[in-house]
Amino acid sequence: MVLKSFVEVHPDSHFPIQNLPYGVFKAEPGSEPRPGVAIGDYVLDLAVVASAGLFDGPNLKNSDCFNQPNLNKFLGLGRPAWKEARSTLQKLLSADEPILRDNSSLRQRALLPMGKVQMLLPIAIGDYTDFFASKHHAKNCGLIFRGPENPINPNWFHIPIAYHGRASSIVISGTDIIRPRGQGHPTGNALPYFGPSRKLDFELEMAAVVGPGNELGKPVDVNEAADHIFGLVLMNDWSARDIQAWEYVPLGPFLGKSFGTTISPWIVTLDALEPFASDAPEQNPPPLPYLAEKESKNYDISLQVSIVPAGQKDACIISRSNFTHLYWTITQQLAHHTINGCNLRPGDLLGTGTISGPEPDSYGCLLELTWNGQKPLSLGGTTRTFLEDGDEVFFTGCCKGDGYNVGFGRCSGKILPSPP
Ligand SMILES: O=C(O)/C=C/C(=O)CC(=O)CC(=O)O
Ligand SMILES: [Ca+2]
Ligand SMILES: [Mg+2]
Repeated sequence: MVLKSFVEVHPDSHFPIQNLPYGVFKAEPGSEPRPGVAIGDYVLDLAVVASAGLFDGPNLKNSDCFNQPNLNKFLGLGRPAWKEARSTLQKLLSADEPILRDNSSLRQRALLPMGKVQMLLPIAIGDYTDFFASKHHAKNCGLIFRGPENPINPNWFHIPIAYHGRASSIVISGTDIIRPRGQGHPTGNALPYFGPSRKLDFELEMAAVVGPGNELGKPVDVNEAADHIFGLVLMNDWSARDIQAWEYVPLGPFLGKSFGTTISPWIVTLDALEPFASDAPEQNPPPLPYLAEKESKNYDISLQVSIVPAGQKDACIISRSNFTHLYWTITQQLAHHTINGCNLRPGDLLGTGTISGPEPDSYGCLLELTWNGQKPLSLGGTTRTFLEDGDEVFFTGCCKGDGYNVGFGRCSGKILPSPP
């Protein structure tokens, strides 16, 4: 028997009772932001649930973690509190549980139509790191940026490569992205140009939201790393390829990626994703012992990228990929991040890196899909090499269960012109 809620949930919905992802919303423009959980087309207000005394387990009974403008405090409580919240909420929302179902005044206060609320960044993000964990993406970028000699640098097979990103410019889905200006890569002997980026791109990624984190100087064991990951969001690491190609030698991405990064509003927990876990790819050469996991997991999450070209109404799907294409797992990424003693804190964000698959229609960015602009894509009667002003890009992610989905909703952004 599939678990069912008394809240009506369409079979195609991303948010049945099996999911229960966490976000932060404002009920009205002037009201305080507060945490909620998605159920069908509704948001369950967790501050209302808490003040009704319905979180009655040992971890959450006297906690004010849901009377907060973000989820950081709840994330810091760790897996026992997360499990308790999930089982309390699954019971509260289930079809045969009368407490909320049969109390119309409480129901009206607690369940708000999703279409009427404004979603906000669910976490205060102190630090953001972006990994480079798809072998297909690493290879394609190597071929395009560095040539066929050694497309994947040998270190890539031994360490989860990453760069430190910029947390201040992470925005919630639906926020417009202003085309960055900067120095573009010169061709031949020319000088670099300055102006609006001519090679604006998206990157299809997901990101892990860090839970309790670790003390400075005390690394997290790879086999305990899952207890430090609350859940996943969709992420678009917008990238200006002309700025990036010129600036990245020798220190890596800087202004080519720090002008904006978009995340989806709902954090899907690892507990909700567990039924979709699959074995991660075999790693050859085997990783060093500190990265060797007893169990090495990915999740079967179908990912799609669509573009609504400027001035058009209809979306064109331009890529279909899957989270299972990651070579380095999110737990290896987290353990590696802390191995030198670096501390992670609740709400930190670890991007997976662009999730490209092996087939050209599963590549996760335009750099790969158009091979650095050499092969334009046709969409909706027009073509694209890189993004144009007015283009909207959106990602979706979804796991298909038996009679239900566990989905991420959308991660979208529209390109606005550079300032004059
Ligand atoms: O190979 C390079 O020089 C650069 C690669 C990227 O731009 C990708 C990056 O941000 C990491 C990732 O998304 O996988
Ligand atoms: Ca990236
Ligand atoms: Mg970025």
